[in-house]
Formats: sequence, C-alpha cells, structure tokens
Amino acid sequence: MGAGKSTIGRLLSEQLNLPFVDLDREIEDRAGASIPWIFDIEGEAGFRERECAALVEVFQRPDLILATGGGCVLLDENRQLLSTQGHVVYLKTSVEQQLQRTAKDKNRPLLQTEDPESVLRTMAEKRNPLYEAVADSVIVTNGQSPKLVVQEIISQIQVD
Ligand SMILES: Nc1ncnc2c1ncn2[C@@H]1O[C@H](COP(=O)(O)OP(=O)(O)O)[C@@H](O)[C@H]1O
Ligand SMILES: O=C(O)C1=C[C@@H](OP(=O)(O)O)[C@@H](O)[C@H](O)C1
Ligand SMILES: [Mg+2]
Repeated sequence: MGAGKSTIGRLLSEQLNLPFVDLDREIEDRAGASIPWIFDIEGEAGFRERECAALVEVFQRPDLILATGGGCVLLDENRQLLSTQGHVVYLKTSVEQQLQRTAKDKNRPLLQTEDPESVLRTMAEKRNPLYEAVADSVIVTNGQSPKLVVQEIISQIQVD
C-alpha cells in the first residue's frame, strides 16, 4: 500500500499505449460497492475472494497494464497467475514512505488503526518475500518521482 501501483500503472499504460486496469476499481465495479464497504460487511476473507475472481477474469483479457492491490500476492492461485502469465514489477518501498503516502487516505481499511506503522511492518515481513518471488523486475520507489519510476520500468522491461 502506497508503493504507487495505481499511480504508476496508469502513467505506464499511457506511455505504452495499453489499457489500464486497477484491480481494486474492478472489484468495486463488480461488487457495486466500495472497498471499505466490502471489508466492513464481508471482512478481509470476502474481499480476497472477490480479488481472486477479478484477477482471473482480468487475465482473460488481451494485453494490459494491471495495478493489483498490495495483498493480491497472498493467495497461491494469484501468485501462480501473476508469475506465469504476467511481467510483474515489484515497486519496493520503505514503510516510512508507505506511511507518508497513505496518511490522509481513509480508503485502505487495513490501515485504519491506531498504529498503521506496525501493521505495515508486519505486512512487509510476510509479503516482501512473496513480492520478491513473483517479481520479474524490482524498482525501489523511495524518493523517486512517479515519472522517474515509470522511466525505470520501461528501461528494465526493454533490457529483460
Ligand atoms: N513515487 C512516488 N513519489 C511520491 N508520491 C507517490 C509516488 N507514487 C505514488 N505516490 C502517491 O502516493 C499515494 C498512494 O499511491 P497509490 O498509487 O495509490 O499507491 P498503491 O496503489 O500502491 O497503494 C498517492 O497519493 C500518490 O500520488
Ligand atoms: O494491501 C492490502 O491488503 C490492500 C491494498 C489495497 O490496495 P493498494 O495496495 O492499491 O492500496 C486494497 O486492495 C485493499 O485495501 C487491501
Ligand atoms: Mg492502488
């Protein structure tokens, strides 16, 4: 969360002239409800089911740039799809930067706690190895403008 997936995904899609899909927006459209509402009514488990179903459907479409949510790597099935059928870019970001970038946004239910920093640290411990495992490219975003991150992705994809 706050790594810049949604922001950079959109900019990258414009640069590469490919359709852009934000998986969270896809989940909201399919559900006819917001992410906070889904978490509230169905819990994280309900959200993860919806996330998996949306991911499977998106992968049936032709080439596109996809921004997932940060927890999309938690399910084996999702990791399998991402690593076998996608070129995955891991936007590696420190907890300090995540905190700065998410501070004012109330739309991430998992961070609406008294201590978002410890939530993010616990998540990083569990998730960072999963991001490393599915990634084809790794880009550190700390202190880098979105424009620079996009340029870095394009140059890495061309090298690969
Ligand atoms: N490289 C960056 N440098 C500074 N701010 C950024 C960067 N990437 C994203 N942001 C800002 O951080 C916030 C969260 O970005 P977002 O794209 O929603 O992240 P994610 O989808 O990974 O949770 C937004 O306000 C966005 O403008
Ligand atoms: O990391 C997570 O578990 C989540 C990240 C969010 O997306 P972003 O990573 O785009 O904030 C969104 O999918 C949901 O709030 C859960
Ligand atoms: Mg996002």
